Amino acid sequence: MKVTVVGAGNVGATCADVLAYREVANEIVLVDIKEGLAEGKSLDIWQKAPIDLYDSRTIGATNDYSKSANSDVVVITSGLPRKPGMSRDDLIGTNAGIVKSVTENIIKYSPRAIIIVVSNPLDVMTYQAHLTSKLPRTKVFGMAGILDTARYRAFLAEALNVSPKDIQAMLLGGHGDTMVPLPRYTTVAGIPVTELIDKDKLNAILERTKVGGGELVKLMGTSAWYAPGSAAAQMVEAIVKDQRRVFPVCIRLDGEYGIKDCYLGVPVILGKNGIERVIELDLNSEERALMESSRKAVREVMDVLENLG
Ligand SMILES: NC(=O)c1ccc[n+]([C@@H]2O[C@H](COP(=O)([O-])OP(=O)(O)OC[C@H]3O[C@@H](n4cnc5c(N)ncnc54)[C@H](O)[C@@H]3O)[C@@H](O)[C@H]2O)c1
Ligand SMILES: O=C(O)C[C@H](O)C(=O)O
Repeated sequence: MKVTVVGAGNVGATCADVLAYREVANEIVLVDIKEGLAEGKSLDIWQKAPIDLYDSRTIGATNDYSKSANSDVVVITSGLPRKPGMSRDDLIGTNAGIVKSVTENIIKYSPRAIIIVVSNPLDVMTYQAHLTSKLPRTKVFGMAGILDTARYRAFLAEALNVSPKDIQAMLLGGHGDTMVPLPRYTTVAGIPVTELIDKDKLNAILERTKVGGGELVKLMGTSAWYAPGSAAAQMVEAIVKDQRRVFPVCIRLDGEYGIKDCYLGVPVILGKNGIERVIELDLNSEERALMESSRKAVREVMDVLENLG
């Protein structure tokens, strides 16, 4: 199996490192526009192999997509991260052009690859990758839901003083402040979370989750990478190993949840063909209203992209 990660910055290099360490693919190619960066980081990851005991081969390339030829899965992390005071949507002007040119190169050399988009604004950059690649929605989709639910699960684990391994959760909607956490579908080893935590504490955790990315941007001056890189690698693993994992993933909705032509996070089954199935939950009226606000927010930015031409 061959996996390419475009963008050898914080998220891309972390993703490649996790893929190598977990031996998800035997060949992992890192591509970046910055001279020497991808070569250097892939060499560094390869030199860690004798210490951490893996044999996935990592290869770097400066803007040379021939090295990525015939990849099974490609992860796009290239693009600017936000700085304090910015929203993810503020990145659209620069990142749309980057994601477009990167997707053209990917498709040229790996026409059958499954593409996972990470660059922000996530939902709309996934749309951009679809517009450029013309791949069906089952083959081009975005990573955000695993990260957002991981934040929610981590906050809950801390509040309840239990292992994060035992927290299961689902979250819908766009990767922005209008994301839709679902306490109704949150359990601690099968126990409904609402039986273990009071309403006010749970609400505070939900609000913190919605702005979880911004919390890290404020702390670090740039956005997060360990959890995002691992989350993208987990999606690659589900595809490469045909695990049929159930994850929230950003996909174009074609009528599910009563929504059409909009990229939003929903639960899907991820396997060797990419998205094997979209799972439709029976939302209550409050959840449906939150989903509608999320749809509106993402649709506005999709319109901005369409007007960029
Ligand atoms: N979806 C999510 O949940 C999520 C999470 C974290 C970060 N992100 C997004 O991922 C992106 C990357 O974040 P980061 O922290 O790794 O940033 P970074 O600045 O560390 O890395 C980005 C890399 O992209 C490269 N690049 C720029 N233009 C390129 C091009 N045309 N071709 C190839 N490479 C190019 C840069 O040289 C840089 O090395 C940002 O847009 C960020 O907002 C998304
Ligand atoms: O917050 C950001 O800008 C990056 C990413 O979308 C995140 O949620 O960490």
